[in-house]
Amino acid sequence: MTSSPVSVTVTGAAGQIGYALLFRIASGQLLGADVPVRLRLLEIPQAVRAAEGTALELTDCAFPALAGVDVFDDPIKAFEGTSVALLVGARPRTKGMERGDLLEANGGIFKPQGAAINAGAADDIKVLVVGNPANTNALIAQSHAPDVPAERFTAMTRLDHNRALGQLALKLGVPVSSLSKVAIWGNHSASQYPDITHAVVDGKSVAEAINDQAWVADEFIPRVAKRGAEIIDVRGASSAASAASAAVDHVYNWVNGTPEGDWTSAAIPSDGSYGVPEGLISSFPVTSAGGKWEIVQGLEVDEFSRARIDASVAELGEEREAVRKLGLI
Ligand SMILES: NC(=O)c1ccc[n+]([C@@H]2O[C@H](COP(=O)([O-])OP(=O)(O)OC[C@H]3O[C@@H](n4cnc5c(N)ncnc54)[C@H](O)[C@@H]3O)[C@@H](O)[C@H]2O)c1
Ligand SMILES: O=C(O)C[C@H](O)C(=O)O
Repeated sequence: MTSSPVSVTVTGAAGQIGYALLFRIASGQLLGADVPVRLRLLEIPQAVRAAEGTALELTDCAFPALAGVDVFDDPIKAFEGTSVALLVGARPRTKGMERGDLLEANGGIFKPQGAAINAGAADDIKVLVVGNPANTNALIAQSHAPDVPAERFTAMTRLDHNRALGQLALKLGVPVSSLSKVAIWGNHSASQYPDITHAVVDGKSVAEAINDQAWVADEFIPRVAKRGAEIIDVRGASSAASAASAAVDHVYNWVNGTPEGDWTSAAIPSDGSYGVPEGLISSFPVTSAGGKWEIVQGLEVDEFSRARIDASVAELGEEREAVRKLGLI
């Protein structure tokens, strides 16, 4: 081990993503095998005992990288001194709930968590919001953490990115490792735009290798964009291990950088690039170096892509308006 332990807070620790995520973190996959991690688990009071059970199991794994586990039901304590915050716990949509109800219920979670991050997190805090609606929950948390640089608040579209890679690998009969430069734009919702315009397979254009725009428009894009619903339908529960895996990928690349010659996708605060209104937490093709995400610049956006990016970004704008009206930002 090379350094003193890094504190990582995981909310919703007793949930199904939490159960898949915590063991990946504790085994050293989030930050690097030689970086010791101190886990801080946040749950609601009714689920604290279950989180404590998971903490017992984490101890039983004897992970060399795990420096300790603490369980909290108070966000102020859970985020104290933390350098990485994975905001997984959220209020799921239940029968009869409208989108506004969901946003309001999540405001009750992400407002105090943003404030707690502002109050006590470490100066190098990096936040990834997984809980849905992830982009707008990230916006709510960010707006209650005025002392934290805005770009430290991100939302997860890495699962969508990985889903796109998986589908392309199946279609082309190639390993995922031969693919690069896939992009997800917009919201982590069915309106997202999985974009293969610039994607490359073994040095050649993916679009040319597929040579079937109807498949791209009518099968690939909706399959990736609606994969969450497909998993719920087939598995009987929403994606968990794949979501945890994507969260690990997101933070690993944020901290350790993206590979030379490739990019990934993450929802980060827009600086106005590609016509996405400044401040919206929208997915872009991104690289990371020195612990900072950068939006990949200079990509040509054709008419097909423009319409899809605009539609998803418009949805993000509507969500921002809705939480503004609710007084959540
Ligand atoms: N961005 C993505 O790609 C992506 C992918 C999959 C799932 N999700 C979302 O992630 C979220 C979690 O999914 P899950 O399957 O683990 O759900 P889950 O219901 O199994 O677990 C959620 C946990 O969060 C806890 N929780 C609720 N409010 C909390 C609070 N205020 N503080 C701390 N913990 C709290 C609950 O007690 C529960 O244990 C959902 O919103 C889901 O839609 C996002
Ligand atoms: O789609 C969902 O509701 C769950 C999650 O966001 C997913 O993409 O799997």
